[in-house]
Amino acid sequence: MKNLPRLLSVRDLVKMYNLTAQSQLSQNFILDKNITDKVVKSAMINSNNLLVVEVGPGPGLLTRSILETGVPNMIVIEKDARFLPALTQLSEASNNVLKIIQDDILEIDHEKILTTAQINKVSQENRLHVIGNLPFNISTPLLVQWMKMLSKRSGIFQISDITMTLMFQKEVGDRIVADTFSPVRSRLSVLVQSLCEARKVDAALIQLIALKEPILNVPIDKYEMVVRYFFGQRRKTLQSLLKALTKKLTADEVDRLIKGLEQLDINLSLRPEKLTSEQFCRVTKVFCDNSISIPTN
Ligand SMILES: C[S@@+](CC[C@H](N)C(=O)[O-])C[C@H]1O[C@@H](n2cnc3c(N)ncnc32)[C@H](O)[C@@H]1O
Repeated sequence: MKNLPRLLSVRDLVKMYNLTAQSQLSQNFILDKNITDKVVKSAMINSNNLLVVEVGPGPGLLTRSILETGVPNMIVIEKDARFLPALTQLSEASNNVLKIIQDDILEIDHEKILTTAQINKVSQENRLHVIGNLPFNISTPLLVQWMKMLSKRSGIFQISDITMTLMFQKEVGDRIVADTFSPVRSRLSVLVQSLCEARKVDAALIQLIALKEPILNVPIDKYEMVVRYFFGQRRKTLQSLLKALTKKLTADEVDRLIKGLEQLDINLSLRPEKLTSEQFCRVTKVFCDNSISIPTN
């Protein structure tokens, strides 16, 4: 554990800079160091060759707990400029281990993250830990965006060894880890579990470890299209959803689709939530192999 030079407490910084939480940025601060230390401990961050990227550091208490583990290279990405003075103090105290980017995590050019982290060329030794108490209004689109980037190994996700420790609202966390026995299995469960091992650390804290050999073996955009369609009416069986879909396709497409799906050995009387990510990949492959798209309306 590395002690940072004496700094004002985050509670004092919040008071001093009048950092009231703003609901439009889903701000909700953790002001208890025992909690942030516990999050970091369960994240099992250790320092070798590691780049840590924290999303939405706010006043920076989680950031402090991470820096105290002695990580060699850390970037925070924060949209709200009000936090910059507090974060700058932390950066100075960390001897510049901590670099700050003021930007929107949904819009940011990931090259900027790598450049700021002074990683010019990603090597096998690089490891990445993405962490954050995520703003709940963007947590789902952000996770979907990251999964797309991970499947294409683009941006910071080109680093091969990736762990993510993320705080979500409890219901979102439940959906991410839901397996085929869970009533809350969703598009997000299927998508995430095709690329990551997902585990619940506690009610709101989820850890994702990028699979070295992902289950996803079809283009992610097609996969998402198929999964989105089948979860659009999750109470229906695959069979009835397919029947509804065939009305939107040409007779030839229907014929090829049915033939392809018959080869799969998947029980079509099941509801979508009962299918594994691997089975959804096989379904998607039939759509891909036959160049069939799902019309959006
Ligand atoms: C739930 S708060 C967490 C704050 C701090 N990490 C904590 O745990 O106390 C979410 C943080 O994300 C920031 N934020 C919201 N939308 C963002 C975006 N699009 N890009 C980057 N940061 C964002 C907010 O300003 C806020 O600091």
